[in-house]
Amino acid sequence: MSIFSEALPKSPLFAMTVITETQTNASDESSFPIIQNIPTEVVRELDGEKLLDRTTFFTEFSTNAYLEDFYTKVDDPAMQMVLTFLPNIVARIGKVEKMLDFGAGPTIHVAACFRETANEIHLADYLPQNRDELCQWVNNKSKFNWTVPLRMILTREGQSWDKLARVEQETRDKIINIYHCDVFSNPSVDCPKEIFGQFDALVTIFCVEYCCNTLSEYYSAIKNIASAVKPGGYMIYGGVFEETWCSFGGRKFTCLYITKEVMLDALAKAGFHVEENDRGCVLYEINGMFMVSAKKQF
Ligand SMILES: C[S@@+](CC[C@H](N)C(=O)[O-])C[C@H]1O[C@@H](n2cnc3c(N)ncnc32)[C@H](O)[C@@H]1O
Repeated sequence: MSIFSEALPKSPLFAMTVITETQTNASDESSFPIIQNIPTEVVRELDGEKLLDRTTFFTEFSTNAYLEDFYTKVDDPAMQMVLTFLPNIVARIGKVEKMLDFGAGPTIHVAACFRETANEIHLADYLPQNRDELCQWVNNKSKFNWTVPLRMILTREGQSWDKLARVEQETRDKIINIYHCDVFSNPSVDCPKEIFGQFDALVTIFCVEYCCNTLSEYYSAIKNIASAVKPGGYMIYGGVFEETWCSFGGRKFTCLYITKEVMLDALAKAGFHVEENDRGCVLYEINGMFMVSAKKQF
């Protein structure tokens, strides 16, 4: 089971060696950068099999299958990358007032990473079945067992696994609310007006490329997400470069093909830069997977 297609190399975690820190530059507003011979729209078929796209999310996105496939054993390299790098990025950013996990799905590992550094944790997802699962978890009624991912986080933090139960409770205590969000709307999050645009840190992982059908939609989605962040705040964005599909629960979904240049350009056009001398800014890239932390200009 993988968020990747078979085309990408699947290296084990210990093979992670490439770490890059980059300065972005905004390019010409009127065009996308360096797009030749790459798909600018989602690929809709794979070996004659129709890929599922966003129009089928409501019925085809199985919350339980997603959690089972990716967060039970956490053997997918993409999820391993997130759990490896996110605690580090959170430590680099330091204390924040409000953080938002945009497109959280049914997951709480991002929230758990921020439990000690954020005063307020806000969660948002597009699908009602995912928001229901988040509510269940907050109310201590979820059946899903988060032990493996949470142990990975504790390990990255250099803390004992004995703290597991405390991690869950501390995370719950910080969660303020769970909202509907949509990358195609502005405001993109149905939170109270006074807090939209006021998030100090926004995390969005494996979300945008799975919702967008074209690069034009991608650029506008990044802007819509970005507008939730306050000036001087951070956007922490994880995804996969140069990928055209992903699978889980026995189903294959479309994934918009993006390059590093496109991703950094979209961030720059939304006012975000990976600033060289800012400790909270970083770009990790490994085997086509990336996590970037970029700062919104004042
Ligand atoms: C692959 S899951 C990622 C979940 C989680 N962030 C993770 O890393 O496991 C993609 C998420 O995008 C959400 N999504 C789908 N369409 C969306 C839209 N138009 N706007 C925002 N999120 C959307 C889905 O509900 C789903 O939870």
